[in-house]
Amino acid sequence: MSDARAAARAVDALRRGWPIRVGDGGAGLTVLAVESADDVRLASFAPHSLLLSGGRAATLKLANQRDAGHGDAPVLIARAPWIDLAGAVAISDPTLDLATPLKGPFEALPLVNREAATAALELARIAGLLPAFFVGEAEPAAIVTPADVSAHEAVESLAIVTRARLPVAAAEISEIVAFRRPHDAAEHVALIVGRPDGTPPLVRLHSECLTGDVLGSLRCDCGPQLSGALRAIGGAGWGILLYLRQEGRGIGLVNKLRAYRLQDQGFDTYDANVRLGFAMDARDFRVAARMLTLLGQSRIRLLTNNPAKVDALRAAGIAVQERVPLAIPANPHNHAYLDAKRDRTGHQL
Ligand SMILES: Nc1nc2c(ncn2[C@@H]2O[C@H](COP(=O)(O)OP(=O)(O)OP(=O)(O)O)[C@@H](O)[C@H]2O)c(=O)[nH]1
Ligand SMILES: [Zn+2]
Repeated sequence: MSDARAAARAVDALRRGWPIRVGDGGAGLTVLAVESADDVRLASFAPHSLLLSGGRAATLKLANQRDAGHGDAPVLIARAPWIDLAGAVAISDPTLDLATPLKGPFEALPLVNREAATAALELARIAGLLPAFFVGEAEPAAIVTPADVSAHEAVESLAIVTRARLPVAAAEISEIVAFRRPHDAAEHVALIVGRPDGTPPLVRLHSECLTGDVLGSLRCDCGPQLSGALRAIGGAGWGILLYLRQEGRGIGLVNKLRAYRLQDQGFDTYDANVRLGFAMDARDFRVAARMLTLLGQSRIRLLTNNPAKVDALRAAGIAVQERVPLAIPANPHNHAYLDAKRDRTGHQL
């Protein structure tokens, strides 16, 4: 039986710098996140190897040491004597590459427990940590299976918790609805604007962006997209804005800021994600589909330029009857970001 709470406990343990065991018996790995380790914990953990993401391994030129045919699979390397905590951090964090350009030599080891390794990297993403681990033998603070990690990400347990009237600047007649999963700290919300009139609602999926939504960052288009979407939905008479707690396209605030540092070194927004060891877009739009279903809306018009959002909602059973573009004028700070969205992931206007 899979247990989402076991995965939640593992996420907490990783954030607190405690070792966890991922997987059963011989197919398991005991890991300590490099980012939350310190010298004392490391000394008692006595790791024999390091687990890295495929994206990071590619940057470290470990590709030639890996099994052929496993493109972005995780990579295990031996812990050579030079790999102390600072050495491991330098191996794990691509934003430090300019400061410590020369690292190695590395020795890639066979990775027999790929499923456990992949689940560990997914837990790091959920925890908002760099996807890099010491691997060793120690009493784990949490034990988790890959199935538990999948259960943590499943959307069936997402439920409406409460709702309230919420007049907003863009629409005085609005209601906010809050959603939770029992095991998950993330609280997603929907703003229902206007009153249902029998037509499919105009819907916007907005992924959290602290820098853009709150601070007015000019690096992205999130702030103007949020206000533009609310205006458009208000103007349409009725619709729904889903505010999804998927900061940084699902990699978390801190990792997004790391991606910004990499973009300042010349990598585009997608390559930055991959170099950190994540997917180009790590969001899960099944959450949005579940929210719409709970709100009784299975037919919608979707405000987006991103064809992947349309595909993901359709795959999750939502009938997207129309894609409505949401164009925001570029500024000198975000034009390269907007170009990357168009050229690399087919964003359309
Ligand atoms: N990892 C990462 N996330 C970013 C970056 N810039 C913005 N984001 C995040 O991207 C998300 C915003 O994406 P959306 O506004 O949904 O945009 P989109 O997927 O491009 O699609 P549409 O706006 O619907 O066309 C937010 O979670 C931001 O925090 C970046 O450079 N790196
Ligand atoms: Zn943003």
